Amino acid sequence: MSHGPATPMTAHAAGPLTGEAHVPGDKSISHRALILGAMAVGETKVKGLLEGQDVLDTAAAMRAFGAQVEKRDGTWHVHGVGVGGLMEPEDVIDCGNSGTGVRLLMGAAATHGFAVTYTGDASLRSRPMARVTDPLALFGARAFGRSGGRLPMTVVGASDPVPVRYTTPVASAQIKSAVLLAGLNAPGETVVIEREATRDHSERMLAGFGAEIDVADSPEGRTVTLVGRPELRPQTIAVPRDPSSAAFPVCAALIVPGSDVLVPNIGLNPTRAGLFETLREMGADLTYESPREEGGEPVADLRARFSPDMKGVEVPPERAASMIDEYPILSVVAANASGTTVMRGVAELRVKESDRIDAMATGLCACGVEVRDGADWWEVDGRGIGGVEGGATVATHLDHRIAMSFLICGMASKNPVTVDDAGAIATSFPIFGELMGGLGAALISEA
Ligand SMILES: O=C(O)C1=C[C@@H](OP(=O)(O)O)[C@@H](O)[C@H](O)C1
Ligand SMILES: C=C(OP(=O)(O)O)C(=O)O
Repeated sequence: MSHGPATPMTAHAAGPLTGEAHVPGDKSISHRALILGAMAVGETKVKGLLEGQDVLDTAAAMRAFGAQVEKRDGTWHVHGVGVGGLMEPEDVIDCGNSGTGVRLLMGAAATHGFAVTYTGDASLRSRPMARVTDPLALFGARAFGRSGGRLPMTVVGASDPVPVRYTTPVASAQIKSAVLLAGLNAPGETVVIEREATRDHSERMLAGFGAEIDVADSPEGRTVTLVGRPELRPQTIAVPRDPSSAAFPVCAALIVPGSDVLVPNIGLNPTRAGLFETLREMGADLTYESPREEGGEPVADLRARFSPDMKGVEVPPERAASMIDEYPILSVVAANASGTTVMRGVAELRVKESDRIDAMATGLCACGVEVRDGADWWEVDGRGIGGVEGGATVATHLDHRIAMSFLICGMASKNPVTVDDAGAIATSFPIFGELMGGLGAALISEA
């Protein structure tokens, strides 16, 4: 993805937010549907795929690896090449802004006997890749990148891979998934152990595609065992809507006076639902309507109503993995609650698209909110509903979640909030502006 000129955007307070918010498909599931579809034998159909830039970059990558990927009549069709059948790309694989894209692709290709060079935008080139290339080395792959294990990086895949047993050093579904995808083309059992459970979409989808995969909880943690070299059967996948995107209209409704918003059909996989649990603990008027199961994932319709009496809470560190991408928007809700919200065990926030603790702390301080932080914790002093001053222009550092969080902040603050660049929002939530405008938000783009 090439990033054009910066497009500032400003959010002003307006009337209540009302109506239905149809957020796009889940980003994590969309990446996996394309990658596993490309490694199955035959045609996988995907409905509701997120057409955000991160996922479009993964679609282009799968074509470069030899799969056919195209959209026809509103459905994405992936004609796979089978496990072990990926082909050497003719050019560098550019994953744009996407950590998930590059790390999962590195895994999938690492047990094929050819070299692949990966790159990305300035944000992705600053993110650590050794967390993935270290376990891939155990399969026999070798990585050569910039200092600090950064992109651009070439990974020479193992031509005679061996299966691996690996305990992830940090809670990360990307590391776990990279190892499992590499394990697909290694003979025998690949085992990944995680001390804290992270999102389990790879495990669910691998089982759906017919792989032999077992998940067991033990005192060591969660142990995932995958039998290598399966024949993956093509699937028809309905991607649930993304809870991480739903978080934005939900949180906006909670803090904009008079709001009442329904966000239908949201994936509520427990490994993703930590934000909603936290909001309810804070006293949010947030209900799950018609809970049901779709395509192997639990879903419900979320209803969020203005909640003037929310209180700060201490978010337990063991909940971090289930809401890792939602801390930026939680901090905006915390600023509109009373009392202090404390978030611990969140060092991973410092290695996302930006250092999210630093980006939010700096922007919230500019909006008149007091924030304190350390290496793996931060706390936000609430100013109550309508108590945030705003009136600042904040830097988003190519980070979609920082941009969306500050725009929501501006919908509830005394003065407008401007983000220096809203461009990155298209990586995960391309219809964000349109959708929030449809609910009644006042967003002005300076593009
Ligand atoms: O596996 C995934 O789809 C993701 C895992 C998380 O990253 P980590 O694995 O680095 O925690 C999350 O932040 C990212 O948005 C999506
Ligand atoms: C961290 C995120 O994504 P990724 O790691 O795929 O760039 C995110 O979407 O918040």
